[in-house]
Amino acid sequence: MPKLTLQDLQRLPKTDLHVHLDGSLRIPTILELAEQQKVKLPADSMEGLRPFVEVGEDCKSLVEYLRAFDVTLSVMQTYESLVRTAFELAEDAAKENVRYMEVRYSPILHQQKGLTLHAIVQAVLEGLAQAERKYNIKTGVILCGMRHISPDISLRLADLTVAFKNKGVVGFDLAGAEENFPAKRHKDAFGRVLQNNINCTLHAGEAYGPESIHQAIHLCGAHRIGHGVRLIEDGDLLNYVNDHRIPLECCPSSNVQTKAVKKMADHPIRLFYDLGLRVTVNTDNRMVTATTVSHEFQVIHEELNFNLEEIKELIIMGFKSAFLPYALKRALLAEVVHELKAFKPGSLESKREQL
Ligand SMILES: O=c1[nH]cnc2c1ncn2[C@H]1C[C@H](O)[C@@H](CO)O1
Ligand SMILES: [Zn+2]
Repeated sequence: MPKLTLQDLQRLPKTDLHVHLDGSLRIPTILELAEQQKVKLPADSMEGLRPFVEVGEDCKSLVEYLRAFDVTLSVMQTYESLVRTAFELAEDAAKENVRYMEVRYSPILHQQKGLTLHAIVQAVLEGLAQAERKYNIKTGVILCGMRHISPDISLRLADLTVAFKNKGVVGFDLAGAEENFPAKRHKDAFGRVLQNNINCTLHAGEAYGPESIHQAIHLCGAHRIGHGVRLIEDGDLLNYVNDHRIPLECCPSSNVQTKAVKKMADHPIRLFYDLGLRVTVNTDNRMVTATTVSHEFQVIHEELNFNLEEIKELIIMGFKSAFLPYALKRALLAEVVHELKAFKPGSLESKREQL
């Protein structure tokens, strides 16, 4: 089986179902926004700022990983900055042929300069809509409650999700430090979202054990699980997740950085896939993790031996797991399956030479 190149993986149509807006900026944009807004950054050059916003392999935990967001959030407090960063994220994704992306963030973290929660959602939807008009990409938004912030705030964010249902917001999530901040505290917010027939996903089993995944599914009604790495520790729950086709949003490189796994070779995505679970491949944070969807596929191709046929299947599972209405999902899936069938590896240059 010949090795797939990064260009091959970039050409494949893909999804990104787990990507944080506030972890996926371009470094030059942070510098420009800081200058415009007179915000003080820890450094004022690309190379100076990089270690503060890209965590690298030396990162020791999720809590350390999350420090990068103090920097990004400092320049994401205006309407214009949210439009711009949302547009640029979708542009970057479209350029590697991501055809469907669900962008997540927590509006409560963008109120330092007094923006209303509605304006914060509107701004991101505006940026994404601009990109949809320019590129071949569809997007949706997932709003995040934060584990360490009060359940009352999660409830307000759940109400915000309901207010924007069918207007671009497609789901609700719970993010942030996992250890010591159980999901069950936020179950009323998930109840609110579920009662309104809205999809939800929770970060779980990333920095805490399978009990956290159990709570996410059975107390909060998760339709998908963010990461879910530690599902490997509970075979019974794993069977349940498999039987109910609950998708896992795997983010391999991020998991190595937060030490959810020790090294890539240990990542359970290979085992999950072999056992038939519905697994999807995602970036988590394009800037903080310094990755792209194509790069994540390259890593699992090279280090976990996923071949082209398996990668195609992972891609299809990504589209199947989208929080899209069924009719739209079927149409998108049909288009993608057709492209995947016709796909042949090999660079465009070598193809042109053959002609
Ligand atoms: O991988 C993650 N796990 C838990 N929380 C995360 C992760 N990546 C980003 N976040 C947090 C930091 C952001 O400020 C917040 C909303 O996007 O979500
Ligand atoms: Zn995440």
